[in-house]
Amino acid sequence: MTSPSPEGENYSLERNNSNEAVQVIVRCRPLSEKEIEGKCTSVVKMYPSRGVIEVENPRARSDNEKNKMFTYDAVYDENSTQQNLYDETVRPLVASVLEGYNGCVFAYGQTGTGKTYTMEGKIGEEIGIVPRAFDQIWAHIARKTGVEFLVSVRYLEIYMEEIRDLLRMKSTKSHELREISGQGVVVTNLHSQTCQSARDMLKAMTIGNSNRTTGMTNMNEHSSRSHAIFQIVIEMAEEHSKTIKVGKLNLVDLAGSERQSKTGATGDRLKEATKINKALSSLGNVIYALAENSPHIPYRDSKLTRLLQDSLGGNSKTIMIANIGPANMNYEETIITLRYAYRAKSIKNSPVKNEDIKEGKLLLLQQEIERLKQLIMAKSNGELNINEIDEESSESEDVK
Ligand SMILES: Nc1ncnc2c1ncn2[C@@H]1O[C@H](COP(=O)(O)OP(=O)(O)OP(=O)(O)O)[C@@H](O)[C@H]1O
Repeated sequence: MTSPSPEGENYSLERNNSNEAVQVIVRCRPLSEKEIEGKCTSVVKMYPSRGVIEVENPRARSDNEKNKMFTYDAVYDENSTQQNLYDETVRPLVASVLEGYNGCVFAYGQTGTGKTYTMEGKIGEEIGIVPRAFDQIWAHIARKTGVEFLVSVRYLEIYMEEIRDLLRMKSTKSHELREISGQGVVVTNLHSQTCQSARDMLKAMTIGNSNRTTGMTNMNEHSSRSHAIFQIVIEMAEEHSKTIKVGKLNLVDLAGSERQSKTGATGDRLKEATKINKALSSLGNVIYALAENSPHIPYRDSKLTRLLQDSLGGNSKTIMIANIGPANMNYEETIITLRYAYRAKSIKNSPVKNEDIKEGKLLLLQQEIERLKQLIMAKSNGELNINEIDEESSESEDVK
């Protein structure tokens, strides 16, 4: 590849380590076998030490049109490992969640560029961000003494603008979005699974994934046709303390943006693609409005943007991972993704530690244990019938 032309589109930003800016990283996957067989060439060159990407325009008519350069918080090339990406970018965010912050990692990109690979990965050394976060959380819990933890997970997908509970597919309950003061936008009737280990979380992830809507397109054999959000809630109470800290982590694998002409979508696939693209363009509009400091941010235009409201411009530390492919045939899509991601870079969030939330589930459980202890003591002193304990004690797993 030639060196960048000075007239090329040179986007550049200082590496911004402020807690408040959305951190944007770009990852490029290797050429796929299909692309190699189809004699595609790579038009992407990355300079990880500088966070720079250079993209060569395969249809450039003059030197001026030849290369475009972009700078991000970090870039990961085809040789990057899941471990490096996690340790350098996501590990610090999960550490903040364990201190009581909200965190969000979301993967964006054209279909077939590696969003699911990055978030979920493959069993073994190639496990992705989500299972690595499980390990980090439980390693922290094992080390920490004098603190009680209550960890629960929820897993949902937005398919054709409908919310589905991936952990309770048979449930007939409807899932609405409600804005609750101090909690942001929450989904009603979503099953919340309490977990005791990384293994429990992995089990929930696996069950949810098997329920996720996927399909085959020209671009990807196992294309995710929905936006999936895996939510981890960690409640932490120091011994003898009435206060509680709550960290929430949203791990989001978006459905891929796609062009009908390339994916060959017809029928149901086309209907899905239309909805997917609509939600992604709402996300783009929100990012654009935030980047422009617009007085109106159109969060209400889609369920996806309402659910990501806190993550974009709100109370959260957020990492956006823009996935791209290196092939010349995807040049236009790659540039669209890079511009989208570049805009997200100027979004400012205002994360605050979620402390002193006295209604935390963990605190309620502690109070419940205390109450039951007293009832049992009363019973052993002959003051109470044991049936009264059952009547008074109730705990629902559904989050209202
Ligand atoms: N960094 C990478 N290294 C090796 N293989 C990769 C990498 N990224 C993606 N792949 C492979 O590329 C293919 C497509 O990846 P993946 O399914 O994750 O794409 P996607 O962006 O989630 O697609 P969609 O939007 O259609 O769901 C998979 O076979 C995956 O294993």
